[in-house]
Amino acid sequence: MQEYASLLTFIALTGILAFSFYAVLIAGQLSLAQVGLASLAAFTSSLVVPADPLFGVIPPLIVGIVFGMAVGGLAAFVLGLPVIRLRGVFLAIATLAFAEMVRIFLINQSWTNGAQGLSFPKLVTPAIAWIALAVVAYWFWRMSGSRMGRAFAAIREDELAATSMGINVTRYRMTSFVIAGAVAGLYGVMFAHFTRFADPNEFSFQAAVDGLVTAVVGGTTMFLGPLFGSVFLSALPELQRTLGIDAGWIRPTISGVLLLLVILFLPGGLAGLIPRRKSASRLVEGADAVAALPPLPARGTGLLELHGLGKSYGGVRAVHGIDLAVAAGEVHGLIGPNGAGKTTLVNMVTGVTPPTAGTGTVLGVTLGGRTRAHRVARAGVARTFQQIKLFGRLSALENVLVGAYRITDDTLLRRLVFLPSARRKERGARAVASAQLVRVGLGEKAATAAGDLSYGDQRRLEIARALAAHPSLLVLDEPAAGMNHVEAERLSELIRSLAADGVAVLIIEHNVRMMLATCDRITVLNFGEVIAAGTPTEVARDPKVLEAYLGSEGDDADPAVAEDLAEAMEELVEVAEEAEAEAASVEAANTPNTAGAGTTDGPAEQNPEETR
Ligand SMILES: Nc1ncnc2c1ncn2[C@@H]1O[C@H](COP(=O)(O)OP(=O)(O)OP(=O)(O)O)[C@@H](O)[C@H]1O
Repeated sequence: MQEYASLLTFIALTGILAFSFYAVLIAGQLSLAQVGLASLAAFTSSLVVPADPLFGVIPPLIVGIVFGMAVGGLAAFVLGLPVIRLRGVFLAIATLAFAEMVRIFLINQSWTNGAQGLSFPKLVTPAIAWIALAVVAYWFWRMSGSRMGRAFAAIREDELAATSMGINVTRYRMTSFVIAGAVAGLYGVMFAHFTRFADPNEFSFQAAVDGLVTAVVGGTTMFLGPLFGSVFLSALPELQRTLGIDAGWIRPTISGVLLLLVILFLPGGLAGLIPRRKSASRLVEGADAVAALPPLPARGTGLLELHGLGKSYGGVRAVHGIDLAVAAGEVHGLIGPNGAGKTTLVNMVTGVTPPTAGTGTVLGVTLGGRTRAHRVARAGVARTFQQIKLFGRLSALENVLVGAYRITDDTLLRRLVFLPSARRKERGARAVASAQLVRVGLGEKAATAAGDLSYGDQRRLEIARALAAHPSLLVLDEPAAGMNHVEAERLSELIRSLAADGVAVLIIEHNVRMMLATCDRITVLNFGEVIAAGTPTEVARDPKVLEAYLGSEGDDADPAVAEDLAEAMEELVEVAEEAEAEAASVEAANTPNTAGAGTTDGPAEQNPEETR
């Protein structure tokens, strides 16, 4: 019986250690510092844990746990300051070095008794260990459905897309580091007070690998993962004993093979075998939540202004001397041959790439300097990407919910105590996301994983995700790529309806016909510079545009190609004239109703946090 009590406690303790790894893995980080943090917490707690209850009421173990978690969290924060920007294997190596440093430091201290180890009072029972594990699992369960949990998942799936939704990636990565440190501290204190004896060598590289394997085998995309991993791997030696196979190499071998199998065939770990609840991705009706969104800037308000903006990469001048202005309710097109600098320009506008020349402001945020993409996004700019950047393992609705990050509040604390307002807020966010998913025609596919959607659907999903941010300026980078004629036409209608709602749209697209029919104004780039700008008709008539697309001065060009292109351009002028005439007649019909639906005459929307 005693043996089983011990096994049960070890399962719980290993589960807690695995949760500490899980806490960083859910944000896409690989940290091996956890055992170092755990031993730091365990040994320092020996200095403060009293023999009797503190003030006569607080049990010594609680004092140790609170202290150990604080030490773990604080040490993780200090470690995070220099390493938080490292990625992948570099972060793993830096954190492993930290764990080794801690081990060597503790071995050389007299108060830890060095390698001989230190005795601890036995304060942890199996029940206490399982209660601690349940509390930790509860935290991660409630976190997974909150805005914070979604932000972690988004960072894990695609950092650039996450930051473009307004998520401060560095801050969240640090938060996950600190949470992981606190959980590691909890593990360290409980481990020492269960085994009654610990020496710094027990918190070695091998222990770090064990914890990591447990977390990864269990699964890193669902909160039950670490528990599964722990039950499975801790029970292995017991199974061995029951079967009478007593060889030390079996457990490491099996866990190694399992790790390999999980990485190759089961990216979600053992927990990934549990079917996901469809209800988590069910559409929610909620016209009131959509109606309660803040008003967009009044039509015609200047949202984007660029003066002489430029970007050089070493000797390569990707973009040079761009002057551009976009107002609320306007669809502004950017066209030009491959390599003209269009994507570089929108990357500067969205804060992804800092300019190297000129000035620019977007929704009150100055481009360059310390401005990052998440600040621009929070001011009201949402975007899609030339190379689709969805959160592949999340459902379509979950993707769009991340898009709604900017307009939703964090619900974690409320969710922890099951406050009804948490449900209400989550429902509101879901309603906004559902409305956008339906708007782009993907209502039926809400529960499908983004990675399983067709190419055209993925493009539409990216647009829905951007729209969920309720943006004042929507930046679309080649949204019609891979779409057929009918789909492109529908997209064009969607863009026009957004503009009618008062959204400004900056769009890059190679489908010139669609651009002429959709845009109010078009800027043409070639070799990083503006070569033409104006209404679709003006641009279509400009010979410089034809030359740019021809790729050479007319004389040198193949006459057949030149003739084809000239013909195409003539056709395009017709398309542009038709589109302009249509727009003029719609405007005339709407004249008494000057402001478009959904617009207001209020001041331009700005996020006070971002304009400080
Ligand atoms: N990170 C980089 N380092 C060096 N050069 C770059 C970088 N990014 C872009 N460039 C260069 O800047 C120029 C403009 O590229 P950009 O991708 O902005 O063009 P584009 O108009 O979007 O092209 P496409 O239509 O093919 O997407 C190209 O010559 C490209 O090689």
